[in-house]
Amino acid sequence: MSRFDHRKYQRPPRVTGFTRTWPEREITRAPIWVSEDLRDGNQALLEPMTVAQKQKMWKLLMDIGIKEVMIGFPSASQHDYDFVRWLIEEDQIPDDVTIAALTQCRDHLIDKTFESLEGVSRAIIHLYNSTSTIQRERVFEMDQDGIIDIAVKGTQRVKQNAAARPGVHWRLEYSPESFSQTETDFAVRICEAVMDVWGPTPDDRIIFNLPNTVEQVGPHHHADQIEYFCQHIKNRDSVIVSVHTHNDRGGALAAAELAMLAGAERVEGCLLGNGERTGNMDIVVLAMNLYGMGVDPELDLSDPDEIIKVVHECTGIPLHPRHPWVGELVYTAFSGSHQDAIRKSLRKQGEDEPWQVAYLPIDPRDIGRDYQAVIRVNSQSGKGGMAFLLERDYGINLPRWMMLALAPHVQRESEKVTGELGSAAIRSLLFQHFDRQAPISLVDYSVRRAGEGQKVSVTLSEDGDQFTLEGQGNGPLSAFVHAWNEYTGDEIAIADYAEHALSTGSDADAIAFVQLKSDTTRIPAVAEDADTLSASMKAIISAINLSRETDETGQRGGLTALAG
Ligand SMILES: CC(=O)SCCNC(=O)CCNC(=O)[C@H](O)C(C)(C)COP(=O)(O)OP(=O)(O)OC[C@H]1O[C@@H](n2cnc3c(N)ncnc32)[C@H](O)[C@@H]1OP(=O)(O)O
Ligand SMILES: CC(C)C(=O)C(=O)O
Repeated sequence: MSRFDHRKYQRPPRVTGFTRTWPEREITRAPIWVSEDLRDGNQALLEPMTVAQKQKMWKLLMDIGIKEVMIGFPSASQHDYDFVRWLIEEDQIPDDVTIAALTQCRDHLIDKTFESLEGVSRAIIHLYNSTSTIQRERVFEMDQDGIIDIAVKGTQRVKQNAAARPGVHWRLEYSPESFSQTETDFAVRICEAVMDVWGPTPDDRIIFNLPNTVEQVGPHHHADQIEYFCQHIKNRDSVIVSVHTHNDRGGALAAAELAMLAGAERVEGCLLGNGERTGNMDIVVLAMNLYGMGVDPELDLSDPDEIIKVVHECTGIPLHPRHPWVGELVYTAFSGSHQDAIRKSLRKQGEDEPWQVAYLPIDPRDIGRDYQAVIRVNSQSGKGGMAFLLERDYGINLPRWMMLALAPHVQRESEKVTGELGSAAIRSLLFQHFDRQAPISLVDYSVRRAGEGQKVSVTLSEDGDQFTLEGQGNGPLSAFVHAWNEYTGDEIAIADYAEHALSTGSDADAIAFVQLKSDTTRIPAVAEDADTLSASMKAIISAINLSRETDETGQRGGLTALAG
């Protein structure tokens, strides 16, 4: 075989002998969440957490509302042992929270696990042994009965230890480790053997945790395994089916979600997906997946930034900026069509109606993010993004023709700076290219009624000379344009026009946009001033000045110089 040869690997067989119902189901409620941060997450770290870090992680888990926490492997690690002692001796476990401790099926480890839990009022002993064919044949060198014997003896030892400590609510979790590489009927058989020893009841159920220890099958295949198990395990009402998915194929979340459809009631995972190799299933993402479908996740994820911070402090692992739901960039749209669609749908989104915003699966404000980060402008952006930023940061509503005129300047600038353009830079481009108060400038004007219309008297200055123009029209702007045409002999007209008051980010109180028409040329222009009429007069002057400039497209409007 060559070095990279797929024939080295085999497709695992599908599970048969059951009725597949999971594809027709929906998730309607949150699972029992189990944090593995202090165990599977911790065992995967280059530098396992110190007791202080574990305490910090514990506080976070309590704050977000996790009710079952795997606190570690106290028979294997002094840190874990000390941590569980701290939890118990310092009375840190709330009444509605249960801690769990992992142990192999070996007497001395089980005994030490119980010793570490002395004084607890309730706890889960999590017992595991490997059951897959590879583990049986190559690691343990045992047949199925030998593997069952390990589990049964381990359960007996747990039962003895529990019996010796009455007054504590001891629960058993058993994991046929490497379940997804185990023949499913054998997984059922070994769990039933454990069940026979432990004797669960519907009021005090045993937890069968079915780990996807190494994810080597697709999520649909895993869901079949879970549904087969749920349909075949005896005394199903005395069993809580739990899943523990890893992310080797990148499918830990999908596997956990489909497993819930297939009957799993309990889900183990880590915050932000830490854990062995590619990580455990990410509790934050699964909970947000439920939230985004309108299902109460029963966790408080309203402050993901705190989760990100604490997880980083405890694991040393930073978050990818595109991490689902909570990464720094996930509510940011760079590309133009996305920005345009977000802007339009946000405008139409009512406060009390279901969320319907294109490209934003949830309202970022729900998790303490805001629209600041939604839209950025770079060379991949279109007019929608820059218009959004001007509106959001300066209250400037660009008319569509001004968006079209400004967009190429923004595009060119963003290519020049090879990065992101902020709203301040976009605003400067708007005024740099479309506002000209020289060489002609407004000195003064007055407006008075004249019958149905208005008369204006406008004093302009050019190169130190002042000129007063008088004219009449339907309104002051058309009167100004008539005055100009009469004075200069030009034939300009206002093709389009918009003005509005400004509330933020500017010294001026009003902004006006004018699209002046001269022959076949249209000249877009802008100006600001203390009121909308002054801003509009100045916008016309901007257009006149701009018409006499040459840009890369040639002469703009070719209007007459006042003095000429
Ligand atoms: C998929 C998972 O994440 S499982 C959890 C894995 N996590 C950890 O292992 C972290 C903590 N573990 C440890 O520190 C150590 O493994 C200890 C302290 C628990 C045990 O250490 P050691 O006694 O040196 O044994 P080691 O872990 O190497 O296990 C190998 C032996 O245990 C046996 N064994 C392994 N797992 C189990 C099990 N679940 N139940 C019973 N026996 C087991 C093996 O057959 C082997 O036996 P052998 O020595 O007779 O061949
Ligand atoms: C101990 C078990 C649950 C485990 O960590 C795994 O199989 O991944």
